[in-house]
Amino acid sequence: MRSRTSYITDCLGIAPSSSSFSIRKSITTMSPANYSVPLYTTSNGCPVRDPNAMLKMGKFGPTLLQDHHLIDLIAHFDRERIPERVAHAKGSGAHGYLEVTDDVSDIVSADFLNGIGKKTPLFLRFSTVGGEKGTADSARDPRGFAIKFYTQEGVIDWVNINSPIFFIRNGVQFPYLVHTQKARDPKTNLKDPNMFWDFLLNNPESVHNTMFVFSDRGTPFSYRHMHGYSAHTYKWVNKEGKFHYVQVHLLTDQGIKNLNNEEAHALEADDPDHAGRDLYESIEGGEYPSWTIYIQTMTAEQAEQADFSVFDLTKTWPQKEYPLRRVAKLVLDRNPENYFAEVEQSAFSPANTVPGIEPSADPVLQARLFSYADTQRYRLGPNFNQLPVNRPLQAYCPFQRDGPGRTDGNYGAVPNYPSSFEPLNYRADASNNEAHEKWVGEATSFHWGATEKDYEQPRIFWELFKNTGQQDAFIHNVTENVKATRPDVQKRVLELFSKINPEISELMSHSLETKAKRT
Ligand code: HEM
Repeated sequence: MRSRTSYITDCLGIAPSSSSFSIRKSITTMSPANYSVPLYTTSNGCPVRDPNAMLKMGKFGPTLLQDHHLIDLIAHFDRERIPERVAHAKGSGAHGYLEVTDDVSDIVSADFLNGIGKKTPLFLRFSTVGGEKGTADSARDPRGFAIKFYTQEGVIDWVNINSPIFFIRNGVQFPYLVHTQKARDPKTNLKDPNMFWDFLLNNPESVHNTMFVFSDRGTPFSYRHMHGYSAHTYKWVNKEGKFHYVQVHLLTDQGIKNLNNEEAHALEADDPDHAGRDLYESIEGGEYPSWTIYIQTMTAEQAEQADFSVFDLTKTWPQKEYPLRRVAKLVLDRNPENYFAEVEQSAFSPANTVPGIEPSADPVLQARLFSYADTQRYRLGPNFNQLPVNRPLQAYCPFQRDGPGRTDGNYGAVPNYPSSFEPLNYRADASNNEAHEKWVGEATSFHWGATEKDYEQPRIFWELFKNTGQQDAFIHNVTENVKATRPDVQKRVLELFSKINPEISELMSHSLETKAKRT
């Protein structure tokens, strides 16, 4: 049997005769107290004498290939980076819980939302959308608000955003949106305000969300001081199998607080990680941020009567007609121990759901159902659901086997197909809900283009800006951005806003002229 000393020598690739004395000495001189400190090893567990040493031919000669510590260390370092998220690359996260405050059993059967006082652990990741992983938290941009609930019935993710609406209502357009709003010009690799506005102008239904992003709500002071919204319509089904269309609102208990355009720009330079720092420090200091969760609901009959489509992501549901109903409280009370393991490896998907909560036919949501796990198989590998942050409290899917990065027992000897041999290896949930799942139609290529109707809610939004004194900030924020575009793009921006209200384009035109004179 090898002695401990010779094993170490083997690992270091050092001939026993040359160095056994000093190795033996370093082991024998370790005081008992030192043994409580972890012994540094290679990744296969072999003790390493000096993490700063390299194995050489003489002190200043070439390095030997048998220096396993060096190769083990550098080869792993070479693979430290994983692809950043294709959108929402910059983010911060925290753990917490959801506590049910109100009875909504008439709307939803999902176990985690039933029973006043019931608590469910969760992980939440906030993000900006357009920036790369190292960009500033205070950019004018939507904010992601993704929540993973670890329920008794599996993991459900609410992959929300800080606006009740979104830019597009045709799922196919998401790559175009991201290419123009986030990505860079294919030749210059520079951000291009012309393509940014060109996309929005070609798809005028985006103007409602554009107005949101160019209000001061487009630059929240911190992640703690903003609301979250499902934006999409979901279907919530109760125990009787009856469903309601539902929109979720998470209203901040800290109050809304925004940055103005100039404050946001200053923070981009002075403290690009401002929102992540604010979240981390408030939780570390025992100041736990919370949100109150509400829903808006609609029956199928009400949806048929509504003068907008519930599947149109560019529209809000008027709260006068569809009032908010309180459901639960969400609290963040624990920072991650390790950013990469918990935040970077977290993988949210609107397709992750539990019985009682279903997607609607919203075409953007339908495209999202495919996209998230698809990108995560690429970003994290096919076994990403076994990573601790993504792992459900319990799951049993022995027909998914093997694959790179398998970290569990791979279901041992359990059959890898639905076997009929005793003992049976699975039982299936027999419940079935066909409510509103019967569709009759013809396969149709359909572009849900903009009409006059798409300017109605933006018109109401403008009146709200005026009534709350936000119109100057809005005009300033838009023209600060638009002034960098080509004259023909500026003209098209003014034409678009004049369709909402001529007063907007007059104010913008004046603001652009004033800014041009100053430069
Ligand atoms: C067809 C439309 C959309 C597609 C194809 C899409 C696709 C994606 C993809 C591929 C990611 C990166 C996921 C990852 O790497 O783990 C992502 C992130 C995200 N998306 Fe979407 N998205 C769409 C629309 C939306 C909408 C409408 C919302 C909000 C209502 C939204 C909210 C988010 C959030 C919050 C994240 C960040 C998740 C995290 O923190 O890891 N997305 N999206």
